[in-house]
Amino acid sequence: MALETLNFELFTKGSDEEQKQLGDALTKSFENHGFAKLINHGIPSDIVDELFKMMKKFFSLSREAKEKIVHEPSPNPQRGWSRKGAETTSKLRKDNLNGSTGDELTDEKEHFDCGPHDDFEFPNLWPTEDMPEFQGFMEKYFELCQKVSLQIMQALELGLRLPKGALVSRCIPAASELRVLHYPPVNIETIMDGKIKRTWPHTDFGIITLLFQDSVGGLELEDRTKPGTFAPVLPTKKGQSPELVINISDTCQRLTNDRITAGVHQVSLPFHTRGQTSGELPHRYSSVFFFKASRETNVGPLPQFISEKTPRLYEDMTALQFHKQMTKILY
Ligand SMILES: O=C(O)CCC(=O)C(=O)O
Ligand SMILES: [Fe+2]
Repeated sequence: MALETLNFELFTKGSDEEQKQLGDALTKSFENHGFAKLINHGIPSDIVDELFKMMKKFFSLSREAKEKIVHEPSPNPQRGWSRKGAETTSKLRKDNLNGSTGDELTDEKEHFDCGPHDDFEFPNLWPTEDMPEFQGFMEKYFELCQKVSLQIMQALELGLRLPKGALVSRCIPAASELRVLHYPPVNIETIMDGKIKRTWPHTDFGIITLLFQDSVGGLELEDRTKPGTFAPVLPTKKGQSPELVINISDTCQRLTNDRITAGVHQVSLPFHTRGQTSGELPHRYSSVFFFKASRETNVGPLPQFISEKTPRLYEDMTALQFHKQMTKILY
């Protein structure tokens, strides 16, 4: 299964015809794989470099410094730092569990989450004393991801032949979340034992997720031609501008009544270590932007996707209700 890399400039700078071409290609990639990859996506390479520098510095702060902004597990949107083991993605899919509750099937990762800067309902937590520059950078980067995500929604509206604004209008005001992740070094044997993974197979909750990974590798998506097997999403080749990986998430699946289904993904052993039975995986860093519908928006199927042949598969509910229902499973 080949995931083609698409040139997003065809949409942002192209003619009407080119925009339609890109909209169609993007929609096809999402329909076939639940994933797409973009170059010329509008997030400059120097910003991505700085993002990785920032997250490395943040995660290397002392435990004490990070604990000042620890996220208290709750069904509410996540804010601040989550220690290793706080979240168990294994619980999101029955296939992972094999009869276990999932409590011991842990994720070997720590992460930091923030929401929109003007979110007074679920305010952000920043390491103001210990790393004052983090907040300003992350807030700017958040805005950039939100802008690119809205452009991707416009392209998807074209590809799905939806009226203009059908998706975009559901995402303003923003309720997205930005997460940076650190996977500490781990032995290959530990992963092969089967109780611990960097991230267990899961789908994300929002509409789409924008992802950048470092050069270590390990991200994999489910190969829909062979369900239950995974194919690597390789890191960008050295010297090339970072590719943006996009996955379709649960809310998009609900809105389109399964016309486009969410991409199952995991973080496993990097492709080049396959066949190795011992050794240590190095630190891995990644950044994910969970692009979400605004909280009061109905995330039931859009009328365009309900017909006699394709009856409604999901109940109406608000994006926030759906979010809380999903985060409850994680803790
Ligand atoms: O680190 C990655 O590449 C993926 C992380 C992920 O899937 C998530 O946090 O939802
Ligand atoms: Fe994910």
